[in-house]
Amino acid sequence: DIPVVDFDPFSDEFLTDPYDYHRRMRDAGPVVHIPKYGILAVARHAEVHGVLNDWQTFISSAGVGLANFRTEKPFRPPSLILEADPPQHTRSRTVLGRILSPRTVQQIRPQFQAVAEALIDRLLEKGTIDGVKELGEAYPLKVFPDAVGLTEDGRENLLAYGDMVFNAFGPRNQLLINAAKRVEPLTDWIMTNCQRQHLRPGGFGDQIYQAVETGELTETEAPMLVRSFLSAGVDTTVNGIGNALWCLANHPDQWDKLHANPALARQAFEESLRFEAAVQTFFRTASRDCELAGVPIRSDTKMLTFLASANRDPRQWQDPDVFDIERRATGHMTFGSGLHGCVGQAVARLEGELILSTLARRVRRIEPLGPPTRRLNNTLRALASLPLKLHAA
Ligand code: HEM
Ligand SMILES: O=C(O)c1ccc(C2CC2)cc1
Repeated sequence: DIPVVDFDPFSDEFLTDPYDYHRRMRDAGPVVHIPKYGILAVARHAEVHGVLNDWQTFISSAGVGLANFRTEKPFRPPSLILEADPPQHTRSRTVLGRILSPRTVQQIRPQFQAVAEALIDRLLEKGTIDGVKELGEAYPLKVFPDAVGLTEDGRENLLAYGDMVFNAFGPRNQLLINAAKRVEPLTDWIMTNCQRQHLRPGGFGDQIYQAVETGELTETEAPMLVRSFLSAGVDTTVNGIGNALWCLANHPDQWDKLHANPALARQAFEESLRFEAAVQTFFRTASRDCELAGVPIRSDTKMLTFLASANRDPRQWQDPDVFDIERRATGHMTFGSGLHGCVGQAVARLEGELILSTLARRVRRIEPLGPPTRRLNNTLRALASLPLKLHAA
């Protein structure tokens, strides 16, 4: 029967350093049982890809966290895109996909570039910085809410809100309890800022309301989809950029390659997404009795997909534990895959590319100034601080 790997994938110990546990699961079999939560898990690239691409068998509408929406009250009203299946998902995805299109990305590139250059020039003056607070957080908190059309004041609330959203995909452990307490006073601020009158005309948020005028969305669906942008669009890129800085500071030979050829920035960001995935896991729920890799699965079983483990599966990658910015890293699972694959990935890649290419041109060396501190989260791989010294080129 199904191999058992008995550990807690939401413990501080696992979240601090998951990689040996990933290896244990991959070696145990294509599908493993984690008794602590009564769930099944997939940690190899083939099965993670397989589960995420079979959206009829492994559905999202019962929740993409541990909680099964069929048997317990969701933490907040379910997302109309992430926690939805077709046909509801299709309408939401069509609208958000059009707003976050490659054409939109070309339009926002000059503004995102200008902010990256101004920010990095300021940080170079300082020399010694916290790569998380002053770069990883500061940049997405400026460019993305601007693009959505949010007012300036209160934006830091998006960090605490995202931290709660990603903790809520896990069990009600201490991480989630603390995050929920911190976010309580902010929930009104979030929902208020999803209303059309608080969104700049023409911004991403307002464009969602324009879809109400065309009849693609209802009045009540629009603020919920703005909430999706605010939930997914900041904490993810904050840690995508933070983890990329950490990878490059820890691999000076890779930094030297990037500094010598800033055009490698896009590839370097992609490799850091693979190597140190900002989003580590997601759940699905079996919609019927089925089978995966010859393993029988009962309907209503929660399936945990270890995206970060698939990214380091030697069955898929050559030297997976080597950070190599010249590798073709596409095919990683950090943006998910299939029907729910990240609808914001073009914006995420733009932010990562612009930060890394601007740094590559202006900075000769990124010197780690002491150990980073980690911010544990049930789903995100995140640093709380990253002391760095930027040496000007
Ligand atoms: C490095 C940055 C990012 C990472 C690692 C990331 C990761 C992911 C992943 C893994 C999924 C799939 C979830 C699932 O399969 O259940 C996803 C979906 C999604 N992402 Fe991203 N994301 C990032 C940035 C963004 C940005 C900037 C936005 C902008 C709004 C965004 C919006 C969304 C939305 C709305 C979904 C749901 C799509 C659907 O269910 O069809 N993400 N993202
Ligand atoms: O629709 C949402 O609220 C939503 C929340 C979190 C995400 C994660 C995967 C990036 C995506 C969507």
